[in-house]
Amino acid sequence: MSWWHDLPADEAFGLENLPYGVADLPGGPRVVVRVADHALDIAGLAERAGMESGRVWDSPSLNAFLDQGPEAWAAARAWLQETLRGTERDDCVATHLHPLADLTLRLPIDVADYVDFYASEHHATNVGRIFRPDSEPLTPNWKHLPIGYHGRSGTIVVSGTDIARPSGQRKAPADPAPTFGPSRRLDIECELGFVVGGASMIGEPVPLDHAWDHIFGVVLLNDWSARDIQAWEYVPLGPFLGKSFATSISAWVVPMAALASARVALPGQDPVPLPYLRGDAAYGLEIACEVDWNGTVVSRPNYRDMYWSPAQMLAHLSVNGASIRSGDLFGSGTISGPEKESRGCFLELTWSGQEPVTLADGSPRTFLEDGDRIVLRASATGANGSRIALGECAGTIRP
Ligand SMILES: O=C(O)/C=C/C(=O)CC(=O)CC(=O)O
Ligand SMILES: [Ca+2]
Ligand SMILES: [Mg+2]
Repeated sequence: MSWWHDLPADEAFGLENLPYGVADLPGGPRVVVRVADHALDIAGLAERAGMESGRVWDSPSLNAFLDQGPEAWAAARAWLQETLRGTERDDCVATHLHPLADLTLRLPIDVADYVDFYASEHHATNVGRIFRPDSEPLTPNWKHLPIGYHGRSGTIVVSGTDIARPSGQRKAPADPAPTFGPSRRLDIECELGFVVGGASMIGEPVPLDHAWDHIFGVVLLNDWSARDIQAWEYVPLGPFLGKSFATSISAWVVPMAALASARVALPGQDPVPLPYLRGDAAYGLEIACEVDWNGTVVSRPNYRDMYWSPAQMLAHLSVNGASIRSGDLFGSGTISGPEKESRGCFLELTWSGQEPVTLADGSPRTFLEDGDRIVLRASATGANGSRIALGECAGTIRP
């Protein structure tokens, strides 16, 4: 029997997961599907199976596949699971499987528009206390709408890409004037990123109950943030150069279909939001995340603690008639839970640098130092009790 029929029960990239990515294969970059520690060249397999629609995978990004919409995504997943579970095509499958160790993975999507939300009440409360100690931590709008800002899609990079420490204007409240130089308060934000497929017409909002038809899958996302640059520049228009220098995402996009068993009710919304943000589609996801700093896990946030649902974020982002298109990416906002050990950024975890964390080698940390490596990981429970991992999201800081 071929090895993929007999994967260990705890294999987190087994046949219930099947995330999509893009790899450099002989003949050029193409869409692949991860099966344990291998990548399946699905364009090659589809061609051999005589599948006309499989041509979308002979492409250096997932965008053409994303364009096809939810019925095609479901059909592709069913075909892949059937092909991998059956035995009649094993020889053919085997010739299209490549060990991941031999491959370079690319950014899986050609990122169209990028939006980042602020959907964790715990994170927003903590950051409000730190950045705005003289005001209410949550702004008056916070529980009425998922707050977001438009980010820079051109600087989204694939996991494994080094991150150059950004320079910019820095000014602490006590400084008489800003100075220019490398950020001294470089931080991370552990988030999920949702990959959008299909398009809407400008002027036509995506209603909440159709939002999931446009959310193809999920990646881990690290919204690297230079807190000193951010704190000085962000009033009144929001984050700009403190965040636009780089955002990392996983090389693998886990389809929402793999996470059907991870759906949970939101923690609760009070006040009840306006009607366009209300409905059964407003659910959350139980996804356990971890933040690894040079080999030490310093935080374990869980996505189930988020206040706003991904469907509400998509409905809100288009309610003014702004159109969406395949390849759009929206970040959830930093995932933080109620406990200190579940804070998703170092600004909160070290309380603005006042409470250092100690890594396994004994070294204290507040913000990132050159050479530091961050790896975000996450997993959930999938169908039949399987484990579903998201692709890791790693990055190392260079000067
Ligand atoms: O409250 C602020 O002024 C700033 C907030 C952030 O930096 C967070 C942001 O990027 C959104 C998020 O990740 O939750
Ligand atoms: Ca963010
Ligand atoms: Mg960023």
